[in-house]
Amino acid sequence: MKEKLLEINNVYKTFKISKKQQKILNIPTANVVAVNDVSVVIYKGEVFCLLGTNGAGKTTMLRMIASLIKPDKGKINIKENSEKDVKNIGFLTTELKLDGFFTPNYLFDFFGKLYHIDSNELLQRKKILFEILEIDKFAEVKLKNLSTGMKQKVSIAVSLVHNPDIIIFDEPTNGLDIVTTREVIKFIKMLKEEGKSIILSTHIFDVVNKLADRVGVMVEGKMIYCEAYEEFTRGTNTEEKFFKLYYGAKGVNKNELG
Ligand SMILES: Nc1ncnc2c1ncn2[C@@H]1O[C@H](COP(=O)(O)OP(=O)(O)OP(=O)(O)O)[C@@H](O)[C@H]1O
Repeated sequence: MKEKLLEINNVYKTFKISKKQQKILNIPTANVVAVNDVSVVIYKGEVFCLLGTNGAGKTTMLRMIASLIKPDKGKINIKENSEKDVKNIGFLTTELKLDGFFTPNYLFDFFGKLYHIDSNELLQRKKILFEILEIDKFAEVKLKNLSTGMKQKVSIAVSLVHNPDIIIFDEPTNGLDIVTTREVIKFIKMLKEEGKSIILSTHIFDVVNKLADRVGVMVEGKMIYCEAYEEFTRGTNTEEKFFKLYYGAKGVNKNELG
């Protein structure tokens, strides 16, 4: 029997936008519905992949799970000791813009101190993460002089400074080359083997194929599908199944697509 980690019940999130933004986006209302009545259960120790196109609502969903923003309606229950909740979550987001002036070494220590991690433990943690992610050779190089892949790996290390059990990765392989993508995927697999629970968003089919235990598909704020990876790909493959679900939800006839 799988143990529940998170229970998300009928969650909604709407953003208000300015008249100017409304004009730019060419939408008739000042309210953007980012997440629309999503209910889902996420289990301990699994890699849950949120798959969807730009603007589907993935980041908003992840930010609500990480308690960074509140849903307008609905509930997100974490089945953990509530005092530990926030500290127990590691969140990697493209919005985490690490200052280019600082070195990986400095940033890791800075975030470690924010979490009140004991200095010996912090040193140990840094040694392990920097070694696995191969940051160690670049530990004293300013971020602005590092490659995109290395910056992403530093962001990953920083998001895991406090050794959280629940790890949320928003588009972890976005903009990375094939080698770094492979390394990051391998690293996420290792975290899973350590027993961590991982929730990640992506629009890259290969990431789903390599990592997903379960797949949730989001289209226009709705979670239109949520099943085990084996079920998702039964008799088909990730790409085909995604487009079938996507165009089905959009009400587009496949024959119209050419
Ligand atoms: N702070 C905000 N203010 C206004 N609108 C927002 C805000 N955050 C998100 N949105 C809108 O909500 C919708 C969902 O956005 P979200 O970033 O959650 O999607 P996403 O699936 O993560 O897409 P992407 O892959 O592009 O990041 C989009 O229409 C987006 O423009």
